[in-house]
Amino acid sequence: MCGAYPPFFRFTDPYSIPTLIVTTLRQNWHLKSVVAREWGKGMGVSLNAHHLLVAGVVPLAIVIAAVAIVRGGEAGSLRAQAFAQQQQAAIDEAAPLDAAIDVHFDTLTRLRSQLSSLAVLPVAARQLSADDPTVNALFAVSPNGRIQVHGAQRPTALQIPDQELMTWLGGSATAYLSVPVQSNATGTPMIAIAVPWRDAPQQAGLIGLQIDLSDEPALRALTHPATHPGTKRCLHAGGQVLQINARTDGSVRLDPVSDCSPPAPAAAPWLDHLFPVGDVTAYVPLPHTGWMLERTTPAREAFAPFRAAQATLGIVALAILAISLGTAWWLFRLLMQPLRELQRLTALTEPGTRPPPATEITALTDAFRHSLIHLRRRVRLVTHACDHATQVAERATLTADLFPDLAGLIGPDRCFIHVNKPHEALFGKPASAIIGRPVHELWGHESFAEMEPFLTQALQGSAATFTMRHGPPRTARWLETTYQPVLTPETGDVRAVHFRVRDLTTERHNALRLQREVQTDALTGLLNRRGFNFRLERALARTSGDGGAITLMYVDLDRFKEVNDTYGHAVGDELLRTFAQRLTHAVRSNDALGRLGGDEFVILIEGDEAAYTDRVARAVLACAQLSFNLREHWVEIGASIGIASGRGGEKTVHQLSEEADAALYQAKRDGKNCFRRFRISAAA
Ligand SMILES: Nc1nc2c(ncn2[C@@H]2O[C@H](COP(=O)(O)OP(=O)(O)OP(=O)(O)O)[C@@H](O)[C@H]2O)c(=O)[nH]1
Repeated sequence: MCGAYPPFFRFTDPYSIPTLIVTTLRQNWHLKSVVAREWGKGMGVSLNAHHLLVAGVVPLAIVIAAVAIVRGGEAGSLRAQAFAQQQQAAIDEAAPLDAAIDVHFDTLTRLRSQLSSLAVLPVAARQLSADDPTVNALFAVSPNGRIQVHGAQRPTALQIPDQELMTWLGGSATAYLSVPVQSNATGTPMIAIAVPWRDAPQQAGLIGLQIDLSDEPALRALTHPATHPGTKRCLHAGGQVLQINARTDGSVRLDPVSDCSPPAPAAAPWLDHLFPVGDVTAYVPLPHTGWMLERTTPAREAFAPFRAAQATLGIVALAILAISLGTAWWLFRLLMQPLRELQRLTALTEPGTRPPPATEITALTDAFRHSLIHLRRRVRLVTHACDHATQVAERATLTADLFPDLAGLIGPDRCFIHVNKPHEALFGKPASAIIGRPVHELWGHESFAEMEPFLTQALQGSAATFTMRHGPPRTARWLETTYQPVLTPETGDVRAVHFRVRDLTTERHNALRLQREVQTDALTGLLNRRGFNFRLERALARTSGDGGAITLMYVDLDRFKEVNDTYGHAVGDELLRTFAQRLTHAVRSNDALGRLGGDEFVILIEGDEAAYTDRVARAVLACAQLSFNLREHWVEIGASIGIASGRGGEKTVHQLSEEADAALYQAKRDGKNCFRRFRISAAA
């Protein structure tokens, strides 16, 4: 912690909050959004970067508006309005005085045209004084400088300096006006006005009026105003400055002053626009006299009419100040929110450690920065793991899809979790239509009943494999299904069952075909020795349980060698094939027929009905005795038959074969073309 200031205000600290915020906001707009969102979350509102922008712009706009109002107030400021008002008041005051002087000039001009000689001057003076009490005296100035003054009421000696007189005389002006002067005798303010006058071509002079300003109504109005008693008025005339003062007796006096000049213009204080304190001075020229009235009104009086406006401006200023302060406080709260959030997040990301208090901002930001680094590292690891898992999943899906067998996952609820492409192909449904559906819905109740025990076994944790036929008989398919439970490593519970279904139909058909080929005699299409023995073994095994009877019949053609020798092997083969065909018509469909080799045939009959076996033996003999038409040769042969019977479990294949062979031998010995049954005595 620093000594003088809290670290929050140390902008030079790269980890201080202002530096972090400013840097972050500058560098990345996205981060601004994140910051805004986090702030908003902390405050329970939805914020974005634009709100931040508004939060920054609104106070700025308020300040700009305030400045504009103040500057606008300056443009039409109270002072300007007060000055205009005072200026108008000064004009209203000065205009009557100027007009009165002008009227006197008119009077004098008229008198000049009527005045025939100076001799009538006293009469004219009395007349004028009677008509106008302000006319104190009528005077005439001769070219030689002699002044005649004829006053009516209070004649006052008019002192006109010689130099000034000579100036008057030498000039060519049409009218003359003195500065206001004060009578030495009465102390009253006076002025003299004069116009050139001639009573003869050689004689020229002036006639003028001495006007008592103390009786001038306009001047009285100036010095006894009804309003603004504190207002000072100065009359500037011919370079002199005279202050017009009203005396207690009602008379007017002109006093030379030294402080009645306009003050040097000074820069108005800033607050003067809202709360003006300076006096207001107006200057008004009098056009007929050339004088100028300076009118200074104290601020208190000048701005009295604008008090209401001042109050309004003050309220507006206070309101702006309050809004600005409120906005500043809100912004401050907004800026401090991340600190609280930092503290909370630090506590979350560093479990077990106590976060520094929010006041220790540098420590807090450091802790948060470290937390963020850890978090970022973890996020990277998790992201990497996610990517890896996604790749593995994609590879697994691809592998499963390329796998020729049906594969997938079934959940504990016996619904599909996943199926591969071959699965989709077999059922003609997309994975999306299969996943989530129960197994029995896809396989049908009949097949499901067959597979259900194995599925239950797998769901209980044991793998199971079984083969079943699926589909109608003509198009049935043989499917080998393996259920493999998928366990949860931590608990060992079965979370799913992986299934794999192999289509064994082709394989099975091939095996059957191979089996048929291996067990079939290529020449006749009957069973060969291997096939027949296999069939005989199965029959013996079958009857060993129930004690059923089996009859074995050996058939050997007579004189077959002669056929070979006479017509050749091909004809012999044809005879063998023809005889085999005839045999198939001589036995039942469930009796087995075979050729053991050469001209030896064999018949297996399940059961030992003598009548039936005799009938078969005779039918076989007939088949052999019937002439064979072989390649346009009629061939006659015969057959000898040996018969042996036994019950299941009594005899072996070998025993039965030997007995049948013995019986056959007996038939041969008895002259051929007959059949004999095996008898033990005979064998012995
Ligand atoms: N055409 C043909 N002849 C065969 C075949 N296998 C064996 N033979 C012949 O069949 C004959 C069988 O001989 P035997 O049974 O002793 O002769 P047989 O004339 O029938 O004698 P008996 O049985 O005493 O009447 C032999 O000449 C064999 O060469 C075969 O696949 N095709």
